[in-house]
Amino acid sequence: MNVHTIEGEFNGEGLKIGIVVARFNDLLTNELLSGALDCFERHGVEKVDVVKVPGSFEIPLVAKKLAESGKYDAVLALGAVVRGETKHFDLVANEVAKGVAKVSLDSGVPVIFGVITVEDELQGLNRAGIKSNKGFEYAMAALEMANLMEKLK
Ligand SMILES: O=c1[nH]c(NC[C@H](O)[C@H](O)[C@H](O)CO)c([N+](=O)[O-])c(=O)[nH]1
Repeated sequence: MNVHTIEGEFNGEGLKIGIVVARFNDLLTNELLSGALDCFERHGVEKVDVVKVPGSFEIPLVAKKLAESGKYDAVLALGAVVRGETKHFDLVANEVAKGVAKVSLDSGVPVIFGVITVEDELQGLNRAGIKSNKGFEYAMAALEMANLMEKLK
């Protein structure tokens, strides 16, 4: 049986990436952004546009604008939703996830869901640099998906 596996590399050369990052919880989101930019730099990406929005709830609208512009090979959505005392934690988290997925499917451009949803700030810090930087990991997903979409054309 001949099995042909297709997967994306992590080559950033020639790619144009758009990042939408929420300012809410920017102690965490700035670290996610820094990890993502480090990843893109180390994989040869030359052009990254960063758009800042007030909070994660605003991410899908801007992700849609970037994806539909035709200027980007992938869009990375970065945010941090902290339950803490947030009554509408689930609302914000769910709407952002649904919105980002819809933008990706409607536009055909990979939109990576890089919004950490955590119980408290410490959990957030652990994912934004103390134990690992999820921003770097999400950026790797953006590279892989951009390369994969090129192969599937
Ligand atoms: O990105 C976040 N936005 C949050 N709220 C703001 C929201 O994203 C919108 O910016 C706001 O509702 C205005 O539309 C959060 N909390 O409410 O806790 C949160 O934890 N993270």
